Amino acid sequence: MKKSPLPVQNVNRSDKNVSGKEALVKLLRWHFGHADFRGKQLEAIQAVVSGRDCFCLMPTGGGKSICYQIPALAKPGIVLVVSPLIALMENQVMALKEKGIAAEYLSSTQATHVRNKIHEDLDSGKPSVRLLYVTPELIATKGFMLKLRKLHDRGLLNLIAIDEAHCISSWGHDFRPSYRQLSTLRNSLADVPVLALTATAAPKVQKDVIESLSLRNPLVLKSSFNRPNIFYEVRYKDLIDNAYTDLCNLLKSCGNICAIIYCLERTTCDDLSLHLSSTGISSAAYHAGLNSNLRSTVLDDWLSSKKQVIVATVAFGSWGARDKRSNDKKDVRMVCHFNVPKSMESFYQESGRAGRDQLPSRSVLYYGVDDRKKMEFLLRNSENKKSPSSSSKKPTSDFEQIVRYCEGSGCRRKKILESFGEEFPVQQCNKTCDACKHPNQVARSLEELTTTASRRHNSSRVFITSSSDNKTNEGQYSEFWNRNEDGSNSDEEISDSDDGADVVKSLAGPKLSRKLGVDEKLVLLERAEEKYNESNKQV
Ligand SMILES: Nc1ncnc2c1ncn2[C@@H]1O[C@H](COP(=O)(O)OP(=O)(O)OP(=O)(O)O)[C@@H](O)[C@H]1O
Repeated sequence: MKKSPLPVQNVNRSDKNVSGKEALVKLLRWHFGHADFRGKQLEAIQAVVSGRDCFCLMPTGGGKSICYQIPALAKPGIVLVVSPLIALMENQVMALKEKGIAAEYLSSTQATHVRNKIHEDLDSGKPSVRLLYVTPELIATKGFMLKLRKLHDRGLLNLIAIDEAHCISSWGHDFRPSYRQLSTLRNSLADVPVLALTATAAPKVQKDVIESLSLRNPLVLKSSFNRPNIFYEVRYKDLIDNAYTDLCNLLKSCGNICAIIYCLERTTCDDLSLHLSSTGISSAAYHAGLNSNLRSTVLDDWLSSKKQVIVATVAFGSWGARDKRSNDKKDVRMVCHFNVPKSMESFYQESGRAGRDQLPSRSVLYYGVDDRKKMEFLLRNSENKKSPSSSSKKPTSDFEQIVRYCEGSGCRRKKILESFGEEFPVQQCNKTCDACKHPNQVARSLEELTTTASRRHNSSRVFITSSSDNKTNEGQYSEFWNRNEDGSNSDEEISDSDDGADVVKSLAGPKLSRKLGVDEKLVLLERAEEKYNESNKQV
């Protein structure tokens, strides 16, 4: 049901009062139905409403959008939101309009009359739009910058929010130079506060973003990435007689729980799912090799708890984008990685699907020598595919972090958080990982692993990194390479220009008509980067 935009008028408009907690909470409750602000939301909102720049680091799903959506409702005028993908803009605008909030996005994918209508509104004496979403490429055009300056001169530009601000660092150097030109916003619109938001925690990204945007004495807010309700654990395949049986027993010991098992290969999904079913655990495989009807049924059965366990490839992350429904299942009690994931970031996102209801949950990673070698082979190939000029981080160095997570003896939680640049006093783990709960046992396993590995591979290291003799067939991992290979072939632009002079990249991706889930956003961003790497290789 649509709501009237009433509280904007109801809130006292003097700057002093609009940044008061009470008024802001009132807006939050009325428009979004949330009882109170979460984490650092209120601090970020109060900073920007009072005119201060802010850099806001929050984990995925932490509620970053509220940090610029509430300021748009707290004061008359417009909040400009810079977003990297049209699908993301469309999605947010749709969700806001459903709530009765006047939001629009500008893109060359829109019909001319739609764009004209938005421009007319912006030019009018009292624009109705409160949130305007645009790409960095549009900002880089003279015409649009002129429009922004006019809005600013009329006192109508309240805030500039740069969503997914890490793109400045990861994409701005070569792929989308317009990202780096966002600094012109500060030069041209000096007194408009800028809010940069990201879920990427690398300290160099923070520095790069703050410098590129010329943020002035920004309030730097960092939310913790800790997920205290998840117990982290690693099991060593090389020390287990049969990993299938081990997993079966583990699932059975937990009762009738809802679980996700991630595998690298489709055949493993099929095979493992069959095995689980044969022992009485209701499970189903989910991967891009299934036809969309079957995938849809599997998903339905799992969402409605008819099936207990879903055994999936990483294609699962983008499921909702294709199956056109909401996907945030909150009661996942266990996420198991049956093969080692490609990076700590992937591991964090995927294991983070456990316990979204905040109840005790479990992350179990099965780690093995052969899996590691396979993944190293895939990642090295991926590196070779990138252009030499590409400035993005090497996938193999990301992988080393997850290897250290598995091979190291210290607190797992500490390793996760440190990989995001967060300090974590180990005593705070409170025995919520295997290494802290059973340190002797984990130490013994690692010792045994070293012995086993050196026996098997004639190496003094735990694992061998050479894969020159690796017979891995890349085709098996098509989901790893390209998550969009399951028949979805509609086009989606990621960048935009109002004079047609800038690069407009066409990307495969879904046209969406519903709110994107947290994981789907990530997948869209990742897909864009993959496409970039591919196109770079062809040049
Ligand atoms: N104060 C709050 N109380 C309860 N729920 C909230 C609050 N703020 C945001 N949420 C909910 O949290 C979820 C994630 O919010 P949002 O999409 O803004 O996260 P995000 O940090 O922008 O994620 P991403 O990194 O994917 O962009 C949404 O379902 C949103 O409604």
